[in-house]
Amino acid sequence: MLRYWTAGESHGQTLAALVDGFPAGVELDTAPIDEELRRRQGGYGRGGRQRIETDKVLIRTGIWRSTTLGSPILLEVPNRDYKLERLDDLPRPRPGHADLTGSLKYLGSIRGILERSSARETAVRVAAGALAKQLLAPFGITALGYVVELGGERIEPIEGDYQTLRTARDQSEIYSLNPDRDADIKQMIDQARKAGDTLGGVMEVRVDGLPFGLGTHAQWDRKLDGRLAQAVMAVQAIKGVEIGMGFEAARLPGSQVHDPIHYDASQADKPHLGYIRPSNNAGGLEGGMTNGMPLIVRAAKKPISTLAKPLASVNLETKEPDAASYERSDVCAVSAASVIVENVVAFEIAAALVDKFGGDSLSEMQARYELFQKMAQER
Ligand SMILES: Cc1cc2nc3c(=O)[nH]c(=O)nc-3n(C[C@H](O)[C@H](O)[C@H](O)COP(=O)(O)O)c2cc1C
Ligand SMILES: C=C(O[C@@H]1CC(C(=O)O)=C[C@@H](OP(=O)(O)O)[C@H]1O)C(=O)O
Repeated sequence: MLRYWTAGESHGQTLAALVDGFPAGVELDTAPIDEELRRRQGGYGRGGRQRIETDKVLIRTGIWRSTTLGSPILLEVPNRDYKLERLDDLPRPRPGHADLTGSLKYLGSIRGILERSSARETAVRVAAGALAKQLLAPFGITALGYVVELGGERIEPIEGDYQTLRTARDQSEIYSLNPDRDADIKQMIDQARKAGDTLGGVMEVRVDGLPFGLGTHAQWDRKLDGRLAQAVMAVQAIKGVEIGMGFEAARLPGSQVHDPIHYDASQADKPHLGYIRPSNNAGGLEGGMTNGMPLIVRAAKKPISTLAKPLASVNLETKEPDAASYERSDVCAVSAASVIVENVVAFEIAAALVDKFGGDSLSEMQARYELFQKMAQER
């Protein structure tokens, strides 16, 4: 079983992810992990903190000569803005944050809550996902996250193969598939900043190269759609998750929703074994299992909670009304969230791959993958 936990406070010494169950024999490269960390720090609309941090991963355990051993891997991303011991408490809880409920639930400070609930923690979730991508690569599986809506404005994705889409995404400062829309979206973010307000949006992740049968129909907690929904929903500020057509499927008749099945023998050697769908409204999942089509997951992110023009709150000492506390904040982090969602999805796919093909070593997984493709072709 491939899984991970994280530790660390936003302004503490370090962030860490402990990845357990990662197969042996994967040659690791830290450069692509650092590249994901760099992307997560970027996107238009982020605040002052990102000018302080330059996130780099340290792989502390679980490797020998850059190759994984099958033992637990500890990933670390140290905080440059380490100042936790010097920081004071916040007097007034910020609406939209864990501040009020957390300080009541744990009978303690707001500081003690916000330090852990902060999205700073996603740096190591991204590191774990980027590590998982190095397990997906030998199987030809790629994950691409991009922004499809920001501040209520739809950004129509272009069509194309993985490389075309990735090039477009990497050219966009918004991380959308349509760099031509950057200018007007950036203007919206500037306006929100000027007004002391914040913006949210929608991102989509597409996973290509998936074989049949990751996940299972057989037990609720191993259904891949459920696992993906949990991983994505657990990202700070994500308030909705859709697979494929998502909520729209509820509004249409079945004839316009379900993807017909065709067979093309000349493509039987592909991961989809020649079973072609003219549409992909299911988003690559049926019955909690991958069905050979690209996986499509969408996530909705609410606007940043901390407003430069603060909302009404209460002083927890006096119980008197007062504006919510404000230190500094992002105005829009939808682009960054697209990187996070891409990487948490990649991790869940890698976990499902390990479940299906065994998690001891990469070479055994590859042999079992080939065997399964052959057996399923002959089914
Ligand atoms: C990449 C990213 C950056 C964020 N930056 C901020 C920020 O600068 N200020 C803020 O108030 N909230 C920020 N958030 C959102 C809060 O962390 C989040 O809304 C809060 O912890 C409450 O959790 P919930 O929205 O999941 O309920 C960010 C979220 C993400 C994903
Ligand atoms: C540090 C990151 O995001 C932070 C997420 C965050 C929050 O409340 O979630 C609040 C801000 O932190 P600070 O209060 O230090 O400015 C963001 O910068 C990061 O993504 O690396």
